[in-house]
Amino acid sequence: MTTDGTVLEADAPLDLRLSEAELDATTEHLTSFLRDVVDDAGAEGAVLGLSGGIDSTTVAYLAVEALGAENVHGLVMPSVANTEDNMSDAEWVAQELEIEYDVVEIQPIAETFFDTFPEAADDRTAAGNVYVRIRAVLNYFVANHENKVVLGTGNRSEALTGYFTKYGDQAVDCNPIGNLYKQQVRQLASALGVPDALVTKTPSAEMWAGQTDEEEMGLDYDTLDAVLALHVDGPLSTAATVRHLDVTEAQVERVVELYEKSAHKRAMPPAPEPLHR
Ligand SMILES: Nc1ncnc2c1ncn2[C@@H]1O[C@H](COP(=O)(O)OP(=O)(O)OC[C@H]2O[C@@H]([n+]3cccc(C(=O)O)c3)[C@H](O)[C@@H]2O)[C@@H](O)[C@H]1O
Ligand SMILES: Nc1ncnc2c1ncn2[C@@H]1O[C@H](COP(=O)(O)OP(=O)(O)OP(=O)(O)O)[C@@H](O)[C@H]1O
Ligand SMILES: [Mg+2]
Repeated sequence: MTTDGTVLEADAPLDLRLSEAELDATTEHLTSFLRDVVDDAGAEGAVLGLSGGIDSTTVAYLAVEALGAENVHGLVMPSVANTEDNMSDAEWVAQELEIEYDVVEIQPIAETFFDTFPEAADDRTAAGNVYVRIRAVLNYFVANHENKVVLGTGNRSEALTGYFTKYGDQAVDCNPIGNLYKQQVRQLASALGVPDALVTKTPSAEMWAGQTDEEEMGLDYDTLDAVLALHVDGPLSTAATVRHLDVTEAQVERVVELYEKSAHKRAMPPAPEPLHR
């Protein structure tokens, strides 16, 4: 099956691209979703972290379309791992959309954590996750105070591979682009009018200097998305996926490994069955 439910012909090329009509329908669907989330929460708008990356930029554009600029609050939260270019792009997005935004330097906050466990501060993943979780705390600080919801920016490619920080960037109230593969987010961004320079930027969590998603995962997003769509979300076996796409068995196995190892991130924390009711 393909993402629209039709059966994939054995030799048909996989095309995750959305048509113009599908992009229009997607925008309508996601903005309506955002309005429902805010209304159902009895909230007065939404807050989100702005990184200058394509996921948060796309969600910011959608949120403004759905809720109005006056009801969206952006937080730009630099650490030493962020490039100036990304932080100035994040500010550009807020200014372009005419939303309220604050720049909150999180390095001093992170340093208090690092001082507590200096040995962990040298572990780049552990330390990087501290930045990510500090941003979650700040998002909720503002959301609580302003009666807003926190918007997630995770996409389907990240969700299925567990490429996010547990209770960090995943600690949100909703995920408007959570069912779009990364390449579809880029397409939607273009349709919403996001400048090409932001759409084509190399994706990075910026948990440490020089980090890139594709290098860390060991796969480029187009390959990852295709394997996810055909094999993890779709019906094709490993062998059929290898035949269908220009990928190796090892690449398919890598995607499956990321998916299986991250199952705990997509589930509620388990508790033992009750012994006595
Ligand atoms: N089987 C299991 N059952 C229950 N819990 C399990 C578990 N295995 C690990 N855990 C728990 O999960 C923790 C590890 O998960 P976590 O804390 O998330 O840490 P971890 O997955 O090691 O690191 C986060 C990953 O997401 C990437 N990331 C993060 C943030 C943003 C972005 C981005 O694209 O912008 C990417 C980051 O580059 C890194 O690769 C363990 O310390 C343990 O507490
Ligand atoms: N320095 C930052 N300031 C504010 N929010 C941030 C910052 N870094 C990350 N975030 C938040 O964490 C989210 C997850 O980061 P992620 O890198 O996956 O998305 P992105 O930067 O929007 O897009 P890309 O994956 O293409 O880099 C961001 O979308 C944003 O909401
Ligand atoms: Mg990023």
